[in-house]
Amino acid sequence: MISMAAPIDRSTRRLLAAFRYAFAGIGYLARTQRNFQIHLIIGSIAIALGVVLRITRVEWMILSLTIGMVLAAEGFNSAIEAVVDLATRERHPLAQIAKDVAAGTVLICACIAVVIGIFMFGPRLWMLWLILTV
Ligand SMILES: Nc1ncnc2c1ncn2[C@@H]1O[C@H](COP(=O)(O)OP(=O)(O)OP(=O)(O)O)[C@@H](O)[C@H]1O
Repeated sequence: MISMAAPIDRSTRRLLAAFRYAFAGIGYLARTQRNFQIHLIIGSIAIALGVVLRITRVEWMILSLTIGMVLAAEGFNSAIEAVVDLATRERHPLAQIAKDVAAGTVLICACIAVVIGIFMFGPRLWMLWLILTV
């Protein structure tokens, strides 16, 4: 039988392969990186809270950026850890700096995410608490 599907040109194949590699990277993070999994769960809880508490469109944009920022930082952290481990298994001050700085960057992003979460959900949760308990 003759296939009617249009042949995929080289640049499209390369683009599709790039997406495949990128999704493989996300899959690796989700399967193997415990901190990434924790951030995914927290992000999902924040999204569920956003739905339940009916946050505004601007707040959805801020929440998306916040979750994306933390997940991206965690991804870069894992990538840096892998490159450092590839470069050396010996203890080295520069390897330590690379890993500590990468981990510190994730911590900064996570702290900012907590502050944003408190400002976004805190007043609503407090109101809800008052309504349910008073
Ligand atoms: N090659 C090394 N040389 C010097 N210090 C290192 C080296 N590898 C790791 N360390 C130190 O140990 C810490 C933990 O490193 P490790 O590779 O175990 O990452 P981790 O933060 O535990 O991440 P994960 O749990 O995802 O593996 C680093 O932050 C760094 O201070």
